Amino acid sequence: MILTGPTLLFAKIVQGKEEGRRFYACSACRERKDCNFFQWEDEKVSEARLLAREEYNQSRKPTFSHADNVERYKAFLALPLSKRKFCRECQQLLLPLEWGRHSGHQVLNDISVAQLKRPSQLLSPLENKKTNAQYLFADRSCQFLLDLIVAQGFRRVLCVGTPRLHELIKFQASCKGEMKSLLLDIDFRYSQFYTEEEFCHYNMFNHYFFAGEAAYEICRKFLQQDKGEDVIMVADPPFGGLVEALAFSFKKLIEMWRQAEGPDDTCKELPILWIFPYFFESRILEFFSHFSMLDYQVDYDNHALYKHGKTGRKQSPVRIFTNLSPRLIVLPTEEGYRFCSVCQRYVSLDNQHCEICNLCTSKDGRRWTHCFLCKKCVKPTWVHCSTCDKCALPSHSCKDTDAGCYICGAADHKRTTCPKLQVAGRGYQ
Ligand SMILES: C[S@@+](CC[C@H](N)C(=O)[O-])C[C@H]1O[C@@H](n2cnc3c(N)ncnc32)[C@H](O)[C@@H]1O
Ligand SMILES: [Zn+2]
Ligand SMILES: [Zn+2]
Ligand SMILES: [Zn+2]
Ligand SMILES: [Zn+2]
Ligand SMILES: [Zn+2]
Repeated sequence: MILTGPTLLFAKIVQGKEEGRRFYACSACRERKDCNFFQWEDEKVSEARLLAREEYNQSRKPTFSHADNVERYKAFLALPLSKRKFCRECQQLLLPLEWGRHSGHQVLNDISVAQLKRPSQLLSPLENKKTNAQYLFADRSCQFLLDLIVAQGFRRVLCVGTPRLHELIKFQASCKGEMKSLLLDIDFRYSQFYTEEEFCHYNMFNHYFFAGEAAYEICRKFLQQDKGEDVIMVADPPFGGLVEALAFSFKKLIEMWRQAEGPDDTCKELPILWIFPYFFESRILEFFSHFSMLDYQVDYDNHALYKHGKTGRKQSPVRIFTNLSPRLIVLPTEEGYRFCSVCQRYVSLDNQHCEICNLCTSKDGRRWTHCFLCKKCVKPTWVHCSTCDKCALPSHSCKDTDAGCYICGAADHKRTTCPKLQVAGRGYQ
């Protein structure tokens, strides 16, 4: 057991086939410097190594427990403004007795109640690309999500890796006492701002609750309250995340919710908004075949590339996958969406309805064109190549495996971004 809960069993896939020895690695950390856990599947581990591993784990455990942090928060709130300090280096609220230990550190003073209510702005985003990739919603996208949730009549939101949505709900909707939110996230810093009823330290790659049974029960009760009615789950996982591992955890959360349902309701499913890049569509549909991808482009504050297209920058590739009926989800016309009466859903303005495919076919918001030879719509920059017998970028090298993906053969991505570069099996330690 390591700090992020049980490990996953990985295998290297080369050209669609499993190759070499399988190994256990951390489910949350994709880089060795973040977590040094590595073990071959068939390896015997010495006592000394087990001890060293235990020592390493202890050294990385947070100083305060969640319960400590709840008490500390109360004490912090009781302080006058002039004594409320936050250490930026340690990412920690400071009580007066601790100031000495942080002398020389960069410290923020006069932390207001408003700042405490927006921890995602106080904490610096963890930007380690592969592990945390804490890309925070731009206000416009966050408000869109909340408006959508309110319009659909939900009253409880399970926020999985969406701290900014969680805080917006608490900030806006809860003043009227009409909306509750529970945050599940691996970022333990949030335990400084929320009680155990509001935040569970959770790993969404292996459905692991760090605080054990008690936290599991909090989540179960939250999902099952009012017979599981009026609750929705919103997840925004790091994009380097393994789709299969995420689907496994989301299915566990669905099961947790389903236990509240009577026998007649077995076909009903926990409503979900899963936020993820459009090029993972086929991968997500492998696990949730009834999900639809919405055209809405989710924008982030701290991601230069994933910002709204209308400003001339690159358009965000991030979309919402959902089991709600797309027909009912109104996308804002002022941001460039329209309703397609044939498809019965809102689409990007440039996503033209193709008469031959009988669909609004664009995935990336640009206007796609129909290729009669491929019998489908393709990206506007692609042309049909008679050598390859398919559409591709004009600059592609014909029949050259380097041009496409070495793993699955697809032409639209390289090996490093292949959605199939994934877990081959799952094991627990
Ligand atoms: C792409 S960000 C999404 C943040 C969201 N856009 C927001 O503004 O609220 C990913 C989030 O998932 C969390 N996260 C990363 N790895 C995780 C894991 N293994 N289990 C649970 N949460 C994780 C990060 O701490 C971060 O809050
Ligand atoms: Zn400090
Ligand atoms: Zn259409
Ligand atoms: Zn078409
Ligand atoms: Zn073609
Ligand atoms: Zn070609």
